[in-house]
Formats: sequence, structure tokens, C-alpha cells
Amino acid sequence: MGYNVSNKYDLKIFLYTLRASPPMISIRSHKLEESMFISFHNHYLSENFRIKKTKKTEVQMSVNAETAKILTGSGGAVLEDVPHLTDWLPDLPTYANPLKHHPAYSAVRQYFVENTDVVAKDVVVNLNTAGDGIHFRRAGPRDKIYFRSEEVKACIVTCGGLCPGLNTVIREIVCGLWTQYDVREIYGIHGGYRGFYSQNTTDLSPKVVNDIHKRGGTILGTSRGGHDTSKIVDSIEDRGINQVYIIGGDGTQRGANVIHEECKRRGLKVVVAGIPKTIDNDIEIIDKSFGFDTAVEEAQRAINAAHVEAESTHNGVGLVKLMGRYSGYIAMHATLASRDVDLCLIPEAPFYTDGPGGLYEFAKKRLCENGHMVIVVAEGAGQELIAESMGSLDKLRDASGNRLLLDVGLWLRQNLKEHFVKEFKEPLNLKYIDPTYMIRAIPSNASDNVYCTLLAHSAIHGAMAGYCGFTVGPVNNRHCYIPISRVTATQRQVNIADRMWARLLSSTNQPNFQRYKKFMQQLRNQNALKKSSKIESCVDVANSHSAPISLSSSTDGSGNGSLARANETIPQMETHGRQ
Ligand SMILES: Nc1ncnc2c1ncn2[C@@H]1O[C@H](COP(=O)(O)OP(=O)(O)O)[C@@H](O)[C@H]1O
Ligand SMILES: O=P(O)(O)OC[C@H]1O[C@](O)(COP(=O)(O)O)[C@@H](O)[C@@H]1O
Ligand SMILES: [Mg+2]
Repeated sequence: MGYNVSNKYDLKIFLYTLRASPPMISIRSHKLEESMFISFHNHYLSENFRIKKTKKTEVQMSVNAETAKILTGSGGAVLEDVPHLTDWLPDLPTYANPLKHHPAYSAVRQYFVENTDVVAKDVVVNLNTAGDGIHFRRAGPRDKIYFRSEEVKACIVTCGGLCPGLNTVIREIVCGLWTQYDVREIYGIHGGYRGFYSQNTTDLSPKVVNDIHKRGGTILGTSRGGHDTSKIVDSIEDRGINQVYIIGGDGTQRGANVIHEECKRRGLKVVVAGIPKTIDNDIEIIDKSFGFDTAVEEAQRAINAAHVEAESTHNGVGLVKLMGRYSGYIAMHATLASRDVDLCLIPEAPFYTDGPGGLYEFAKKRLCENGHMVIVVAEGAGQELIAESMGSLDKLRDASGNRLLLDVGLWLRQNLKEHFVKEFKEPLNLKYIDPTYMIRAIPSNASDNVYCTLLAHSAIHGAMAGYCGFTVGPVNNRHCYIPISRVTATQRQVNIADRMWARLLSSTNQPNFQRYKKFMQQLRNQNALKKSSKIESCVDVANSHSAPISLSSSTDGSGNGSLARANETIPQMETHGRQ
């Protein structure tokens, strides 16, 4: 079915018709301008809405009614809703929320959240179109719930990498269920998703979790990989679990969504509630992830140490590597907070080393001016540059399928040192600090603890109210239930065209590496040239039956292992590969 729209108002009318529509509807517009297209795109981009520019003057918008649960209010607000148990169990009985009689909460004037309360995804809007755009269901306790206290059998699992605050979330889910909803059966699943297959679980009660928020890590253990949907749901069914709280990052949330879908397919009265965890702050839609503040704060200690070391010696360079696989938020915020950093490198902002506007030139200038400098690098920065300068390396993956990174910290350390000796005849006093795991293995700070409490409480209120397949989190400072597929559809990254990155550039005065594309092209051309000449020499080597050359890592002056130098590595790898 096709709809023609020429402006946002037409679109609104179109949205009213969605609920009665077939799975896929397309709309075309011949009048949409670029700015309107971008605005549509920002408002509606998700698994539920797809927007494609098919021709220069034509935009096609489709709504995937199979995944979407889209509601429109009489004022024109669009709600991207989360699933509810009644979607597949329409006759479930409801019960009065016991919080009505809770002594602590009885003082709250408007305690229960109305079902019509929604939170706008975008708070900065155009005066003429205010109220348009996507909204999410506001989190919080409902007056009617879908579980009796004695019926609830809840479990909690933590998956993926560590993050400060995991224990606080566990603690607050347990204490919240126990004290607010009188739930007594709460189980801890051991070691991530694979823990569902093992026999053992831990009985959780306020007594067991009382002081766990003071410890880093997760008392339940965690893991990567090992997700088998049907085995997990079998285990949920066998144990009679009806509330599953899943704490983890993007991978974990994807896993949670398929568990939810399978529970729904089997017609089970089981809610799956996701609590987003990521130290990298790379989960879309929500304002910020828990543990991020703590990590940025802890990173200050490493940056301070790097600064002290650097300014105490001649040509002192402090190099700090921080976490951030695809998103450089920790590095960016740690740099902005510190003010001692001269150069911040993140995955979203490519850099290059040699020539005008490059890193070496900048480092030389900064050392001449100040005598020292501090560099902060996110672990995912410069991956393309390193891979190209070292020759193509295997793209290894961890058990969850995440790409394993080339070590940008070691690479920078070695290349900076070598370059300064070779080109400027000046040795650097470079101190490399790698606190990556130290910033995520600590307990959460005070503000993260409060944040974790809100997340946990929002999750239990949502589960008791029968919502499921949701991720909980603050959107514009208001906690919401967001469809899981919405937060996993894309990954949040630092927008280098945004004011925050501009603030960083103006505080460090670092170059913006505008010649990056040109530099990479030159590097590729050089490598291609080397490759063709090496193939010729390899043929000679093979003909003369010489011994194979093995690929080994070189050592630096102090005997520490280090990465092989780029222009030495390439011929060695190729010669070895051809034997
Ligand atoms: N697409 C997916 N479908 C199902 N499970 C997944 C998916 N991606 C990751 N997982 C599971 O989620 C867990 C955590 O994923 P991982 O990527 O390691 O960490 P994080 O959740 O922190 O991003 C692992 O057990 C992994 O098997
Ligand atoms: O060594 P591990 O446990 O695989 O963790 C390394 C990765 O974990 C992270 O902290 C984020 O992991 P998650 O995807 O689990 O949130 C990255 O910054 C880092 O690359
Ligand atoms: Mg992840």
C-alpha cells in the first residue's frame, strides 16, 4: 500500500493509519526537501521505521508493522511502545499494586505512572512541529500489576564485559523486588548466558546482597559467547522462572530480545527486562550508561600520573590508553575533564602520523613549546591506520563475535619513539600507562550508585506491570521503557560534527587531521608498490631455496616485547605466507 506525503503533517496522518495497516507500507514524497528528510530520519530511524531516499526528489518511508508497536495519541505524539504480556495472553488477571500500602511510598502524592505518560525522544523541537516525533513509555510503578507476589520467580544474569555498578544493579533489583513487591524467590544465574544451562543458581535476598555495591565486578560472574536461545528458554521454563532480568551491553540486549521472542512464541507468562550496561557508553537512545561516570573519574588518576611523569623530564610524553572499542566517549570526557591532555585520539576521528598536519608534526611542536605532552588514546582509535601500516592482519573475534583490536597503545609508543630518534635525532621520555581494566573493575561512585538504583527500580516496576522485551534507561533525564530492538539497531558514537568534540578540539588545540584520506591513499599506494616488488623478490627467494623467514615481534631498548615495525613486517609476513 502506498501513501503520498509532501510534508510532516501528511506524515502525521499517515501514522494514524499504522495500526490497521499491513506489515509493510511505503510512502513516497516528491516534495520533501533534504532538511525535512534529515528531520524524518532523526525522528523515526529504527527497526520499526525505515527511511530511504530512493531518488533525488523521492523518499520512501516504510513501517515494519511486524516489529513495530506504534501508537499515536490525539495530540499527534507517536509512541514506540514495548511488548506486553497481554499481547499473547490477553486474559491475564490483574492485581492491585502493593505499593499502595507501602509505608515509605504512601507519602508520594502521584505515585503511579499513568499509562498515557510518555517521554519525548527529542526535547529540542521546532516550534511548528512540537509534539511530533517519537516518544517512549515512561517507566515507573503502575496501579495494576500482572503478578501476585508469591507467584513471582525472578532471576538475574550479568553478561559481557565488566562495568562499575553491576553489583549495585543486582542489589537494587533484589532489594526492590523484596521490599516493594514482597517477592521471595530471586535467583542469581552464574557466569552469563551459559549459566542458564548449569544446575547451580544462587538464592538472592537483601541479606546476601547487602554490601555487594561496595565491590567491583559482579557477584554472579559474567562471560562472552555461549548464547543458545532454545536451551536458555528451556531452562527458564523448567525452573518456572517468570521474570528474567538481564544486565549487559549491546550483545546481551540482542540476546535478551531473542529470549523474549522465544518466550512469546511459546506463549509463556515470562517477562524479559534488559538493563543496559556498557562502560563505553555506546548504547543508543539512553542519556548515559551506568559506570561511565565512575570510569571517567578513575581515568583521571591515570592521566594525572601521565602528566606528572611527562612534565618531570625533558621531552616527556605521557601516553594513556583507555577503553572504547568503537566509541571514544571515555577518552573524550576524560580529556575534557582533565585539561592536561594535548591530544585525544578516538575511533570516530581518524588520525595519521607523518607529514603536514600529522601527529608527529604536532607532537614536535608541542614538545618545543611546552617541553612535555600528554596523549589519551581510546583502544579502538587508528585501527585502519595500524592495519594498513602493518599489512593486513586477521580480523580475530572474541567468543561473542566482537572484533579483537590491534593494540594502538603499543603501536603509538613504538612509532613515536622510533620516529623522534630517526627524524628529529631526539629521544623521547615516553611513559605508557594502560589502565584499561583498572577503570572498569572498580565499584561505582556515588552518582552511579543512585543511577543504578533508578534503573533497577524502573526494571522491576515494568516487569511487575507486565511489560517485557524492553530496555530501561533515562531519555532526557526521564526513565523509559524502550523496545530492545531500538537500542540495538545502531551503536552510539561520538559525533565529531557536534559541539562536544569541538569543545575538545578547542581545549587541546590538536589538529583535525583533515588530510587523513589523502594520507591513507598514499600509504595504500606505497604498500601496493612494495607488495608487487616483494612478489618478484619472493619468486627469487623461492628459486634459491632459502630458509623461511619467521614473523616475530621485535624488542625495544629495554628488552620489552613490542610490535614489529610496519615496513619490516609486511615483507616478512608475505614471505612466510608463501612458503
Ligand atoms: N546477536 C546476538 N544474539 C544472541 N546473543 C548474543 C548476540 N550478541 C551477543 N550475544 C550474547 O550476549 C552476551 C554478551 O555479549 P558481548 O558482546 O560479549 O557483551 P556486551 O553485551 O557487553 O556487548 C554473550 O553471551 C553473547 O553470546
Ligand atoms: O577483554 P574483554 O573482557 O573482552 O573486554 C574488552 C572490551 O570490553 C569493553 O569494556 C566493552 O565491552 P562490552 O561490549 O562488554 O560492553 C571494551 O571497551 C573493551 O574493548
Ligand atoms: Mg558490546
